[in-house]
Amino acid sequence: MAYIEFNHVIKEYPAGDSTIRALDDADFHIEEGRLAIVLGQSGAGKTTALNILGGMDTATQGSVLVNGRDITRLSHKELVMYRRTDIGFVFQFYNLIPSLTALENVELASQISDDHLDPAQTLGKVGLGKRLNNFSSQLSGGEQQRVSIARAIAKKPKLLLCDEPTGALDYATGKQILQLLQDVNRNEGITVIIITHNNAIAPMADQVIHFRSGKVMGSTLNPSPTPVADIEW
Ligand SMILES: Nc1ncnc2c1ncn2[C@@H]1O[C@H](COP(=O)(O)OP(=O)(O)OP(=O)(O)O)[C@@H](O)[C@H]1O
Repeated sequence: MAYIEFNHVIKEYPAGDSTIRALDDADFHIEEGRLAIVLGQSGAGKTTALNILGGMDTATQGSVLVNGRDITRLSHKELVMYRRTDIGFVFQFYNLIPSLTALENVELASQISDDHLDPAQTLGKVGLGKRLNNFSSQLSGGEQQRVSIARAIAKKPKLLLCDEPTGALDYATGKQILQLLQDVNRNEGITVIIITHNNAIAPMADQVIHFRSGKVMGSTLNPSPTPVADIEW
């Protein structure tokens, strides 16, 4: 059994008298410890799939197993614990609390999980050891994204879900963030899933999953991923 089993998932949203089918029998599996990239055009269902995997949305039909547990069958309380302890999220816009320092932003998220890393050390890991006391307005976009990655990994998640993590960053900064995510995957052993529109970064992944019109059109394994530093686009 794979670590993640996204089995024939259908997701429909009500839209007036009809429904929008965001996922249409979407099916993919990911082994533990992999870095997977999810590609697909706008509206293909990528974010919907990630939100269901992260326990932020629910499937209309199908099952979603994470480490053998069907998260579509969890109670509300179990889902809250799943989001708190098992999942780290990184979004395109960093969603830091502006009135808190970098350290306080990471501390706040760490506190909701009993078993967490030291917030200051985690900020050191992402290269911000000297910026602990800066507010987000005093940090560049890339630095703010590093804080959001530190916030996500300080909870010691088993799975890190990243939705367009470089969408708001320039080329060089985006590349550094992707390198950091590849390092987190390799060094911490966290399974990482990255949604992107940028097909060129596919070689950095162990697995590439293609979405189209709510379906998974293909899932390919890459036995020798390329370090991000060696990829140009
Ligand atoms: N909460 C919602 N209510 C209604 N429709 C929704 C909702 N969330 C998503 N959809 C619809 O489901 C479809 C898939 O959306 P989704 O955001 O998953 O696509 P995506 O591949 O992530 O696109 P993008 O790359 O633009 O973010 C779209 O048609 C979208 O409008």
